[in-house]
Amino acid sequence: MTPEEALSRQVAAALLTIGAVSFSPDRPFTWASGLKAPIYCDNRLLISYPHLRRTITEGFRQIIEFWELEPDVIAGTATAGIPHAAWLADRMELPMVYVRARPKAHGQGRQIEGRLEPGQQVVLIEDLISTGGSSIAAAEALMAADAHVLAVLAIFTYGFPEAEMRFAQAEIPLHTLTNLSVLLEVAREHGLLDERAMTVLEDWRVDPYGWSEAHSE
Ligand SMILES: O=P(O)(O)OC[C@H]1O[C@H](OP(=O)(O)OP(=O)(O)O)[C@H](O)[C@@H]1O
Ligand SMILES: O=C(O)c1cc(=O)[nH]c(=O)[nH]1
Repeated sequence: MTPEEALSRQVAAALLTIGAVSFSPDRPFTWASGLKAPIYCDNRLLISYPHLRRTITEGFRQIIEFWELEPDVIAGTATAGIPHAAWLADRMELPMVYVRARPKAHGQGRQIEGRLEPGQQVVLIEDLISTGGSSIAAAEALMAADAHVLAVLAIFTYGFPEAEMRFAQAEIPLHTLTNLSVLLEVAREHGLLDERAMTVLEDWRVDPYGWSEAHSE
C-alpha cells in the first residue's frame, strides 16, 4: 500500500472534522481558475492544528521515501503550499524555495524566492489541486530556472480528468494525500454532509464546468 492510500481516509476525516470543507450550492464559491463550485476545501486551516500539520509533513515525507524521490530542494507554491513546504524541508533538513504565482512587481522581480541552483532536483508542495493550473505554472517556473521537478505533492485533489491530463502532459508525477472520492465516502459514512449536499456534490462532480456555467451570473 502506498502512503497516499494509507493516509487518505485519515486526512479526509481531519479536513471534515476541523470544518475545512464548506458547502454552498446557492451562493457558489469562485475558485482560482474562475470556476464556480458548490464546495470549497480550505486546507489553510490545517496550519492551526500542530498534530494535523505533523501528519501532513510526515505523509509527504513518506511519499518521498516510498517513491524514491531524492530532492535537493523542497519548493512550496505561494501561498498555501508554503507552510507545508517549510515544515517538510525542516523535517528533511533540506533547503527550501517558494514560487510566486507571478514575478514580484517590485524589488528584484523574482518569481522564485530562496536559492535554487541550475540542475537541482525539486519536489514541489501544493495544498490543493483543482484544475492543476497553479501547480503546473509553478513547476514551469522552476523548470525555466533549469530545475528538475521530480513530482508535485498535494494535500487534496478533486481528481478532475483535466488536472490529471495536465500533469501527464507535463510528465510530472502527482501524489496527493487525499481526494474528493475519499472525502465523500468518509462524509457519507459519518453523516458529516447532509443528503442535499451529497446529491448536489455527486451531480456537480460529473460536470464541474457545465455546473459552473449554469451557476455564473
Ligand atoms: O488547481 P488550481 O485550479 O490552480 O487551483 C488550486 C489553487 O488555488 C488555490 O490557491 P489560491 O490561488 O486561492 O491562492 P492561495 O494559495 O494564496 O490561497 C490553492 O491553494 C491552489 O494553489
Ligand atoms: O480552486 C480553488 O481555488 C480552490 C478550491 C478549493 O476547494 N479550495 C481552495 O483553497 N482553492
